Amino acid sequence: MSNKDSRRLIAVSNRLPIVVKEEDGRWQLAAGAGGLVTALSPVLKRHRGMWIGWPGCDEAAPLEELVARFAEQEGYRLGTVPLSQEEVEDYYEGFSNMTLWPLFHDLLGLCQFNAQHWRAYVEVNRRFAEVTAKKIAREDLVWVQDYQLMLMGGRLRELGVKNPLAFFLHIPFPSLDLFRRLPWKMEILRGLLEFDLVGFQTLRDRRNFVACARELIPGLRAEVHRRTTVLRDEERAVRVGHFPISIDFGEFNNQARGREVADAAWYLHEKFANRQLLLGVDRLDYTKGIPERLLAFERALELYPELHGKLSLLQIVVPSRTQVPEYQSLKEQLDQLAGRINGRFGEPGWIPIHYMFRSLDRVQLLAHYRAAEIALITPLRDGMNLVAKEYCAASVDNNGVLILSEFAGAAEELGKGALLVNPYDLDGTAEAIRRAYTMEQGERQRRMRMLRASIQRNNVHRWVDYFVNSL
Ligand SMILES: Nc1ncnc2c1ncn2[C@@H]1O[C@H](COP(=O)(O)OP(=O)(O)O[C@H]2O[C@H](CO)[C@@H](O)[C@H](O)[C@H]2O)[C@@H](O)[C@H]1O
Ligand SMILES: O=P(O)(O)OC[C@H](O)CO
Repeated sequence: MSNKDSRRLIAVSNRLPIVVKEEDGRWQLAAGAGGLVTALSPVLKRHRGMWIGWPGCDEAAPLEELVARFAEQEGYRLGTVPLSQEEVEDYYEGFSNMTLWPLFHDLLGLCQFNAQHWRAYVEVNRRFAEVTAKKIAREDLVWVQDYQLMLMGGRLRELGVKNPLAFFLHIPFPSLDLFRRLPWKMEILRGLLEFDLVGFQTLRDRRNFVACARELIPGLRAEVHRRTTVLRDEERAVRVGHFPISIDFGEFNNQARGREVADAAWYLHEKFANRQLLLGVDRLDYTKGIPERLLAFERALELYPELHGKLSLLQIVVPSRTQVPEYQSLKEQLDQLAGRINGRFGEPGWIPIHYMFRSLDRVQLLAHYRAAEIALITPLRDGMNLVAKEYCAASVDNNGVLILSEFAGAAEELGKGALLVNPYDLDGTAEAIRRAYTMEQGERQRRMRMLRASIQRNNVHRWVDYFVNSL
């Protein structure tokens, strides 16, 4: 978005980019972490924008006062959409995370199709639209984020909003074969087609969406251009594109080179002296393929005894969606798997799998990235996967090897430098682990330089500019 462009940007997402907490009897509100906040905050500041979403905090918090303080501190405003406990259960945990999330990640067997959840989804999308419609001015650009809010475009149009409306999906868009199982597919499709620009992570997602729209909506014509496909009927034209999200490469790279991270990485090296470190970092989510990863590591230990005592897997898992039953049982499954594999292969002085169930601060996260000789990132399906990009940005000595699932969106861009694997293929993944372990320095450096150059070029600021300019 150019500086000359004076239009305001209004970002809308399910969760606001904030953390509200009570410390020593005082309520505090801080800007949240994460790629989207880093990417959008400068644009929102520059253009006096606003971020609208669910504050996700205790009802006792003095929200109005905190929000006013946030605007003074951060230079852009927040609009809040409070949700009741029932709405959190039905719209967020229910339809968003028990229907759309598994379906869009190709895991039909985990989907619940529940009409009450759907009604809550419709209702909450309507409320987000009402709040947004009240807060925007005629020239503002409205940019809605992700699968929780796919109906917002339609609801905004019903309210008479004429502003340019854009939508970006952070997760994959499924194939026609899967999408057609959704009882409310037509409502979702029509909702998405009310935006002026619909963005996906990869070309594959864009093609899936275009195929669904053309098959399920009679009379829709598609014109394929270099950057976007235009879907058109008698009344409307909607631009559909793919815009792979990225990270702030400069920030990760600079921080990873800093003293604090270097010291913490050295300390980790000492702890794992004389062995290589294989690293996994994920939210606790069944789409991330963590059990399959542990099994592939076990297979590597079975097939290649020369790895015993020479390689440890450090798996860091950050708790997520703890109220959804599938997430609770996944935690138990991981505890058991790690225990079983360690019991089977462990020796005095060597623990094959180290497993941490917590969030790391930025310095510790970067230190782990920097210290690990290999990253093992094997989602069963992932919109993009920012961990893969963060690992490369923090691999400042060009020493790391990235093993990446072919089903992560990131594989489209990073496929040449990474070792691509099918996470369901345990033997294949085990072979990639052995190959990474034995990879000579020259090849490591060549591959990592290529990866870093690509992420540096296609950083998150370029992502925002490219998307907003396409609107
Ligand atoms: N233990 C830990 N401690 C601290 N931080 C940790 C952590 N584990 C993970 N993180 C952080 O959490 C973020 C996870 O981002 P991902 O892209 O990997 O997945 P996520 O599914 O959350 O995002 C969704 O949005 C993004 C952005 O569009 C898409 O890449 C993705 O496919 C989609 O599912 C990373 O920035 C990572 O650093
Ligand atoms: O905790 P959630 O459900 O808001 O998930 C956030 C993740 O980044 C997935 O988009």
